[in-house]
Amino acid sequence: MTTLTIGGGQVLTPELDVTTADVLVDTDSGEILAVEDPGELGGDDYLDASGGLVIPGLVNAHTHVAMTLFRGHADDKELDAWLQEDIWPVEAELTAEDVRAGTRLGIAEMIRTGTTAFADMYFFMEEVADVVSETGIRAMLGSGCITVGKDDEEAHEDFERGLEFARAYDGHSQGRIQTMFNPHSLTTVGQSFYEEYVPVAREEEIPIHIHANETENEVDPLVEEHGERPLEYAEDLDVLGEDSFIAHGVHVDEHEQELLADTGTAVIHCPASNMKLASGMAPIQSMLDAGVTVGLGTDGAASNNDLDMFDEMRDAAMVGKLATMDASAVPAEAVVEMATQGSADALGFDSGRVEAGANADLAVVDLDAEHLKPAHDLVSHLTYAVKGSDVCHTICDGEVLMEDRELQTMDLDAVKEAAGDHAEALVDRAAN
Ligand SMILES: CSC[C@H]1O[C@@H](n2cnc3c(O)ncnc32)[C@H](O)[C@@H]1O
Ligand SMILES: [Zn+2]
Repeated sequence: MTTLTIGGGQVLTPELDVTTADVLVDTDSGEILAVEDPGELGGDDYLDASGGLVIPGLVNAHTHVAMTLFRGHADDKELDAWLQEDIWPVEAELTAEDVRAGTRLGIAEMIRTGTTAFADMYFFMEEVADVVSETGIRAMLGSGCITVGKDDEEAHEDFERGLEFARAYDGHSQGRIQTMFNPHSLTTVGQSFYEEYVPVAREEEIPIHIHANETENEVDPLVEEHGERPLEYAEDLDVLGEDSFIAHGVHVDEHEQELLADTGTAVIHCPASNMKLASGMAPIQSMLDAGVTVGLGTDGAASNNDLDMFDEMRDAAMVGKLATMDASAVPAEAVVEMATQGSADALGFDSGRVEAGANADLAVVDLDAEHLKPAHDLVSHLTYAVKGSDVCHTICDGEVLMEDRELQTMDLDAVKEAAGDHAEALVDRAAN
């Protein structure tokens, strides 16, 4: 067994207390072995966390990571126009190499801002899995399935591809990759496809993740067509359950919130995307009160426009108050919980807490910057004041992925250059 001590710093406990302690990690199994008083732990290697706060690595529970290629390509439009006029036309030109380049860029950004795990729904997922494998991050991956605009044969191929990917890659990269089944949404996938494929996913115990209740434009026609609320329809299709999580959940009524809580379905809150696309303000405090598991996600970089979970945490707290006109709603503690344990629970990862037995997925926040002084309350700082650039070390599965702000598994300059080249060529192809 090889061990690493992350020492000399303060540690955020699962109860959200801050204590002075060292963290011992088994770099072979990727587990946290102990959290003890300073100087008590041995360890083959040492990572200096002095002046820093060791926190659970953040879990970005909903994104489309290769959409970094479209950052700034299409802004200031609502969801339907944005997807149909700008995003889907360029996505139609995507190649496997584009997705590889965009994924590398997104993962570099995530590691540099303290994210150690993410859930990704996209195209060319074998490429995404390869990049996850080479960079050392943890991920829940699924190949997105859409039927709208496709003939029956193409739509079936999409679903078969989605299930094949989930079967082939689950447990890949020493267990860092887990897989899911990703019908895109309740309106972009026909009912017969849910009826045909959800039982297969359930039978094979493949988790289900979809976009749901994101905009009124999506909810209203669905209610008209099916005579019930979207999540009632989802419940009829067996889409809800312990092994399911939905992205957005902006327009959910009281009964739908009860359904989420009763079925154990998690919601992934994406506040920046919801604000930018003017989708609405999710009733997060109400869902927390109802007992719903809530995680946090950035959505893709084209609707955000970054993958920095600290930014997302601040947005979650701010919009939570605005939505309720109650400054005590969605407090700092709830937000830290959302970005760590909440997201990890939604994805089924044993991460999100600095505790013996959990995955050694950690980030160290350097507390030296002027915007972090004074330090009355570090949980408040994590939500309201820390920036992604304050992260100095990132560790996933016991492996140091960033040390002293230097990526250890990626050549950042090469990644940025390749992504720029791919993005430019892709947008040109789509325009011609
Ligand atoms: C089938 S792969 C995923 C698909 O989802 C698109 N997408 C990106 N952001 C959103 C969003 O906020 N709501 C719905 N769909 C979104 C992405 O561009 C891919 O086409
Ligand atoms: Zn999304």
